[in-house]
Amino acid sequence: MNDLLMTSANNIGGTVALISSAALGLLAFKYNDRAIFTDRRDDIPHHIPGVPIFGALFDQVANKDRILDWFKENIDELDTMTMFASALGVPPMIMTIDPRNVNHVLKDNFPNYVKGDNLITAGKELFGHGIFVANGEQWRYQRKAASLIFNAANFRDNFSQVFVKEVNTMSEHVLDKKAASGETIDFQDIIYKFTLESFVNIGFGKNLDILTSEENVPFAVSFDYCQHVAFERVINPFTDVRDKVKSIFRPGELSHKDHIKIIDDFAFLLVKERREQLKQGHEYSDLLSRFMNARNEKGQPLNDSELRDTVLNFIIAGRDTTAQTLSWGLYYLLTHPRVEAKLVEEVKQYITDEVENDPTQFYETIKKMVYAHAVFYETLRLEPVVPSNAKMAIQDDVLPDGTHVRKGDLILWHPYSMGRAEKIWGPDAKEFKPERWVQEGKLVRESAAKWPAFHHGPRVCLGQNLATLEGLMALTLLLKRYKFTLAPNQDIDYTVSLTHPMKNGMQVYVEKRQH
Ligand code: HEM
Repeated sequence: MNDLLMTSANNIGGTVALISSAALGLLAFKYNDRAIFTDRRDDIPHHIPGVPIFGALFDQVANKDRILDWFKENIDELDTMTMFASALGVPPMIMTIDPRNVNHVLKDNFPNYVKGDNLITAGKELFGHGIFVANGEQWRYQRKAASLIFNAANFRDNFSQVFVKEVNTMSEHVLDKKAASGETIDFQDIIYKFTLESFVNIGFGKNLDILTSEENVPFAVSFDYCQHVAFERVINPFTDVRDKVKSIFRPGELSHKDHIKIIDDFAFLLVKERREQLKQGHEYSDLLSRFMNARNEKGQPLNDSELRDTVLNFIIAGRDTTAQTLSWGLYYLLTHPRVEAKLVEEVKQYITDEVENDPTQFYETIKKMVYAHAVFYETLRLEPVVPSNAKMAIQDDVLPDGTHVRKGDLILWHPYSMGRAEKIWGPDAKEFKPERWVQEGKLVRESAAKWPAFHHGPRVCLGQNLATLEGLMALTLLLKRYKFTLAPNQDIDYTVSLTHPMKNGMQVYVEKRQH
């Protein structure tokens, strides 16, 4: 009897296996070069080597640490400006570097393209419902509340003072000491501390006092980690499984959950302290207070969790982007002595001791520094600190280059590849040449469709003037005071994240500049 049962069970098992293999075979035959249940898109150039059922997933995961160059190589090999790719676990992707398409998606047909579920899910613990992942009314109230702090008086009388004060702290407590000892310093690390300290001060009215020490800031370590994970989840659906397995084998290491807790504690503490200060009768008009006075999309005051999301979204905006632009900018200056010398000349001409000691005058002076702006923009052309970005189509559409978009497609545009594309910038596209931003002595800013470093259209970066002021105040003051030199034998490269950090930082020697 038992034998009979075993035999029939074996038969059933065998039949199921046979049917499953046949079904899998049929699916593999049907989806022989693309992700399962994805339609063929023969109307769009399509190259990334796709395997049956998984599409480009394996190639994408294999290249995850160099994903920006991988994308550029695919575009170059096809000699196209728009291409299609499908990967299991990711919505169908139309990737484009065509400025006309960028203009259409970000501006002309803005209502049709939203932040997609894949981004919202990948960054859910980090971003919550903050401005970077919000759509519709949830986005609109945040944009309105934040925009209230970006007025001329604040720039002149508040932001400028904070930036000069924090550069002075960085000089006195860190850079002067390094200049005296002759040791190297990780420029990216110290400049991250500078932008974090400045932004937390401007946005949330708190002094962290992190510039006086070379210690790691636990919040910052966890924050970087979680951003890396959020980005990796977008391109690699196995990220969470891998991290769970890792935590079994390395029980002592902080898990993603631990890192999120560190970040949460930091943000909730800021909110709690502010509520207490308000009870004691203190008055504020900074970013946090604007959000505390705002109403969310349901017409209700923001709760602590929404305020936590605000704090974290704005720290990404205010800390990472500007610090990375300054790090890449200094790297290009140190590897292009001609440009550095020209900028130092401009600094000597404009940043007199009087200007340096008067933030309001400094603020007015920066506006006149054409070459410094050109260096800043050129850095963001080659190293855009949001190097790739995507939105999801909510209805079918046709892009200006004729590409057919279907509802649910991800449209991915790629400022990193755009900045390096000869089709956009001409044969010298890959050269660091700030002069391309200057005509007859005047600064000429390219259209945001061609250079979407600060995004474009209704969701253009709210902090672009703040970032430019902060970046140029810091850069010009540092160049006036110090001569930096790259320490030898370093691999200066990017690491993939939502933004564009250097993988191992950048060690530099610091000397006092002789006038
Ligand atoms: C060099 C520095 C910066 C660059 C290159 C930059 C670039 C960008 C980009 C590309 C976006 C669009 C991101 C997206 O897809 O949602 C963005 C959005 C934004 N940026 Fe910046 N950013 C910089 C600095 C700042 C600073 C200092 C702030 C300060 C508050 C800021 C505030 C914002 C905000 C609030 C948004 C969201 C806008 C919206 O969705 O309506 N950014 N930025």
